[in-house]
Amino acid sequence: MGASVTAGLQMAVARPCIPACQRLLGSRASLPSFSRALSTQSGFASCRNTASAGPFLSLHQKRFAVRAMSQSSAQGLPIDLRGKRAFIAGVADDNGYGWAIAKSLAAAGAEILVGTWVPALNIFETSLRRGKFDESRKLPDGSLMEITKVYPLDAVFDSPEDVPDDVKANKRYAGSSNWTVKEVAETVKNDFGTIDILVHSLANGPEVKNPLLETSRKGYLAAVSASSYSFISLLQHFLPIMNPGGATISLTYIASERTIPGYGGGMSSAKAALESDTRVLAYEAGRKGKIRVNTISAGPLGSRAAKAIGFIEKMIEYSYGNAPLQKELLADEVGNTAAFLASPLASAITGSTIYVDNGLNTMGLALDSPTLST
Ligand SMILES: NC(=O)c1ccc[n+]([C@@H]2O[C@H](COP(=O)([O-])OP(=O)(O)OC[C@H]3O[C@@H](n4cnc5c(N)ncnc54)[C@H](O)[C@@H]3O)[C@@H](O)[C@H]2O)c1
Repeated sequence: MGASVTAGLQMAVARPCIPACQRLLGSRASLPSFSRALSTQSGFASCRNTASAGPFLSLHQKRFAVRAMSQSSAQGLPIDLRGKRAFIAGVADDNGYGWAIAKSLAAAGAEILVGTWVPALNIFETSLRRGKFDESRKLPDGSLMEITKVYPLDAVFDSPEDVPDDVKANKRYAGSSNWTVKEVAETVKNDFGTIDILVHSLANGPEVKNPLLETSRKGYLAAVSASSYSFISLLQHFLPIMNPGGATISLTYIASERTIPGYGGGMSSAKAALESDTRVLAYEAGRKGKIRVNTISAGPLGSRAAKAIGFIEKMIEYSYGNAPLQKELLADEVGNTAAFLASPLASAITGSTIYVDNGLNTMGLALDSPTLST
């Protein structure tokens, strides 16, 4: 683990000095040499200044050294994504899972690129520029998440030839260019060369409020196109620029395998396809590019997309009442799982559906059912 232990999701107050402390402690260094090591670390002025006074540690340095030692032993396994670059498709505000995943990946040291749905791009970029998200950009170490670049994206179109005239003429698309999946992958390649992490955090089902029995062919296919095929397309186009050892993560929902009345319009089918594709793509991308493919089955969150479905508050309440862990599900818990899955710590996990839902998926009985109280 060595010097890399300072990275990532761990909050290290004395971050710059810890690797040297560890090296020295590992080699049973003398206090004077320990003091010297503290003094030579850049970015920690008080180490430098006080160390020059002599071979003994000042009280401040002793305190600092003890803190560094206890932190290094308390840190355990780090999620270290320094030097990795992530592209997260499906971030248009600071409420959803995509944003939380971006934050966790950033906290672990990854560089963040996002793909934002074209009609939502303007308001997202304006809000970002005006500091509307500054509070929620805060990372555990107090710094703000940096988004290196925001790319316009519409994941239901693979290449410019697929875009119908009415979309081309739509004024919400007029100011943007190169937003089909193929073009976005090409632009990312031109800008940065490669990526290491690909996140798919998007879904859309125009008839989501319709029961499956009342869903049109068009609505069903639109749900699958936006919510499942979009992942295949993203992986297809990004795989050639993904570094071996990279990881992809998508977001799914339990409605794929259990009946959730109200999650209609083919969205349950789209999530079932996404989970099945996760297994097949794990095989194909694993063999072809040493890329891992996993999906997180997340519990209910009051995101913008979920609010559009109409009953998300009830689902959150239901989860609280019936899940094994009776607590609010935080978007950060999904974000942190994504950071783990993207990291080398998960190097043997691929093709999996990972539940991050306070355990709700395991229950076979609704504890708050009126039937049980009679
Ligand atoms: N919120 C929940 O309760 C919940 C539970 C389980 C899984 N999920 C999944 O999490 C993922 C993220 O959703 P969220 O709930 O965080 O909401 P969200 O609103 O933050 O994210 C959905 C994103 O999809 C984008 N999008 C829609 N159509 C697009 C397209 N054609 N091209 C590009 N982007 C497009 C939207 O602009 C939005 O940014 C989705 O896959 C969703 O199904 C959500």
